[in-house]
Amino acid sequence: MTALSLLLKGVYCRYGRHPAVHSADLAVPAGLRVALIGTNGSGKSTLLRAVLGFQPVSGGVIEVGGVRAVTSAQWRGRRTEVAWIPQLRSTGRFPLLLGELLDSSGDGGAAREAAARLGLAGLESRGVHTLSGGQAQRAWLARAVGAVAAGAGMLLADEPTAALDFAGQEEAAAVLTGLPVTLLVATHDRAVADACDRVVEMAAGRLRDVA
Ligand SMILES: Nc1ncnc2c1ncn2[C@@H]1O[C@H](COP(=O)(O)OP(=O)(O)OP(=O)(O)O)[C@@H](O)[C@H]1O
Repeated sequence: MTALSLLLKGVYCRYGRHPAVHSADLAVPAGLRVALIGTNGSGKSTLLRAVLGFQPVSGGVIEVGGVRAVTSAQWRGRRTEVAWIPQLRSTGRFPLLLGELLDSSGDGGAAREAAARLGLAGLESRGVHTLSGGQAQRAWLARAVGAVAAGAGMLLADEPTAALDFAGQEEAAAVLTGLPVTLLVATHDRAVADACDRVVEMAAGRLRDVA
C-alpha cells in the first residue's frame, strides 16, 4: 500500500468531564514524518488511540487516506492500514508468544527478520511478558515493520524508544523514519523528533507546529 494522509479537524476526546484532547487540528500529507511532543498528560496517547478507534471521540473528524471510519468493517480496515506501536505501560499485559506477536503483523517473515536484526533472534517462543522492557519495545517495532510489509500505509507509534538503550534508540529512530509510510510518533526523544520532517506540540489538548 502507498503512504496515507491523515486529517484531524476539531477533534475532542474526554475522560468523563476531563477534556484530554481539545479541538485538535492537523493535516499530514502522505509520506510525511511527524513527531508529536508535549508534556506528560498533554493528550498525545489519547489522540493516537483515537485515530485507531481505541478511544471514543466526542467531536470532530478523523480521516485516514481521505476516509472517515464509521462502520466496524471500516474500523477493522483502518487497523490493517495503520500499523501501531503502543506505549508500553507494562510488558505484562500481552499474554502472547513473541512469535505470535510478530506473526499477527500480517507478514510474519518480514517481522521475524526485523526482530532478528533488532537482537531478538531465538526468543520467538518466549512470552512477550517475559521480555525486558527494551526487548518488548523492539518486538513491537519489528511487528510494525511486518505490518508495513503487509501493506500498512501509516504508522502511529507511542513513545517507541522510551525503554531502549542508547544504541537501541538510534537504531529504532532509523527504522521508524526509514519506513515508506506516513509516521506520527509521540515522543520525548530528541533524536526521534530531529529525524522527523515536522514537529507538532500538544499543549492544553491542542496542536501547534513548533518545527
Ligand atoms: N483511562 C483514563 N481515564 C481517565 N483519565 C485518563 C485516562 N487516560 C488518560 N487520562 C488523562 O488524560 C490526559 C491525557 O493523557 P495521555 O495519556 O493522552 O497523555 P500523554 O500526552 O500521552 O502523556 P505521557 O507523555 O505521560 O505519556 C491526562 O490528564 C491523563 O491523566
